[in-house]
Amino acid sequence: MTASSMTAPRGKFISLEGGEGAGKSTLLAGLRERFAARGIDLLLTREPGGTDLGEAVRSILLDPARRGMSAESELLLMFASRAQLVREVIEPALAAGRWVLCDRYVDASYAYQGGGRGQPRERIAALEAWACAGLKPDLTLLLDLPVSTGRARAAGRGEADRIEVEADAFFERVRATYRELAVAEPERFRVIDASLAPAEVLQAALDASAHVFGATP
Ligand SMILES: Nc1ncnc2c1ncn2[C@@H]1O[C@H](COP(=O)(O)OP(=O)(O)O)[C@@H](O)[C@H]1O
Ligand SMILES: Cc1cn([C@H]2C[C@H](O)[C@@H](COP(=O)(O)OP(=O)(O)O)O2)c(=O)[nH]c1=O
Repeated sequence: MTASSMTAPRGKFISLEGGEGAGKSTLLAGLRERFAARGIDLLLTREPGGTDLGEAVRSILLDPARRGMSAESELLLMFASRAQLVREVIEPALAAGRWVLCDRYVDASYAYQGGGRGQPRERIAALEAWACAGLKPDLTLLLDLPVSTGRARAAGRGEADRIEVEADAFFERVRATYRELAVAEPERFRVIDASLAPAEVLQAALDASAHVFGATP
């Protein structure tokens, strides 16, 4: 361990959540620029994915040809990717004092595999306790948007992946579950109206991080 890593204060962990086409990638790019301008050493990553193993798992999870994947297999694969990401990328970065901004994290499993697929919440909580080793985001930004608006925004992106082909009712359950999670943990979550213009969404995210971390990047 170097002298600087021994003395660096632990970094902050921010996750971005929301339905399809909510504007996570757009917000991520805006935050990256603003954090860099403030000299914050930020690591960007995503789920499923973010490691060699995780990206391989992601391609299996999103492959539209794998229509026969069971809800149980899907849940376990999401957590296989996450267990690797936490250990290989997120924890070491935070320990070295870097900030981590992750495009989705464990809340997505409660929303999609829990709300969307009907997997029991206790089962997901048990996997979280095991795979995430107690790692929770310091701040979770939830981009909330009506399902129809998100789908219209995402429509131009080419072939839908294995999850995007689900019916509107699936994404309504995902949205409702995200909102329940936010109500249950108001200290960690900030809900942002994702129907606002991109600049307003970015400002809301910056205000949220200032509120939580005590500084506006
Ligand atoms: N606040 C916004 N208002 C209108 N359109 C947006 C907004 N944010 C993103 N978009 C557009 O919607 C589409 C999906 O946005 P993207 O950031 O890729 O979403 P996600 O990563 O959540 O799927 C893109 O074409 C993007 O330009
Ligand atoms: C992390 C995670 C993602 N997902 C899903 C959500 C997305 O449909 C897909 C890939 O995430 P993402 O790349 O964020 O997709 P998009 O940009 O289309 O919103 O994986 C889950 O179902 N469970 C999870 O735990």
